[in-house]
Amino acid sequence: MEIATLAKELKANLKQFPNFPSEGILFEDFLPIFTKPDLFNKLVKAFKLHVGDKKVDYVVGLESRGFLFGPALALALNAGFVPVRKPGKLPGPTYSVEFQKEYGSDKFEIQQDVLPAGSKVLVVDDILATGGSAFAAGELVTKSGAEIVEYLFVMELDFLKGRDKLGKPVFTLLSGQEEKLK
Ligand SMILES: O=P(O)(O)OC[C@H]1O[C@H](OP(=O)(O)OP(=O)(O)O)[C@H](O)[C@@H]1O
Ligand SMILES: Nc1ncnc2[nH]cnc12
Ligand SMILES: [Mg+2]
Repeated sequence: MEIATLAKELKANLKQFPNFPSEGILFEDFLPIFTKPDLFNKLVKAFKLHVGDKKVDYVVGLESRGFLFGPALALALNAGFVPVRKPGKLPGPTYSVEFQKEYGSDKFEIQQDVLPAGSKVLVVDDILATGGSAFAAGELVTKSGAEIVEYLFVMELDFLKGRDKLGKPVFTLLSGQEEKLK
């Protein structure tokens, strides 16, 4: 099956919630995908088709929603999985970075010495909104000495132009919001 066919079926299973978690935000809920193994399989398959034979050593997933499919994709690609976590969760020495996102500010951390220098990394998350989260995760990967091959997202909020921040190839599986909620 082609990526476009898989994407169409996945998109039909998303839910939208206006004004969540705050006024003016149209929240895209992708959790329904995980309630059906058939859809979950299609999600992983579509990303795997996109990655093709690019060399990937690690999938780096962003807490929390990047943890829902990052490890499954890593297994499918025969790559390792490395988490980027919210502050105070990872033991041992970490790199950390503060950032702004669509609805607030936050901090991310990665364990030092977990990504070998020069290793090839995919950064994955559910939504690319302002790009604040993904850019911060990318900084942590770069600080570790690893190399970002590409950023992968399930959906992108086009009107926020997050991809312009990232400076590396960006792939989003599903078309997203063209404009802000009115
Ligand atoms: O592009 P940005 O503006 O940075 O926004 C995108 C991020 O916001 C959401 O995570 P959030 O931190 O809200 O919560 P989560 O723990 O449910 O993933 C989403 O899962 C992305 O990680
Ligand atoms: N509109 C949105 N829907 C779901 N997750 C998000 N993360 C940031 N913006 C979001
Ligand atoms: Mg998130």
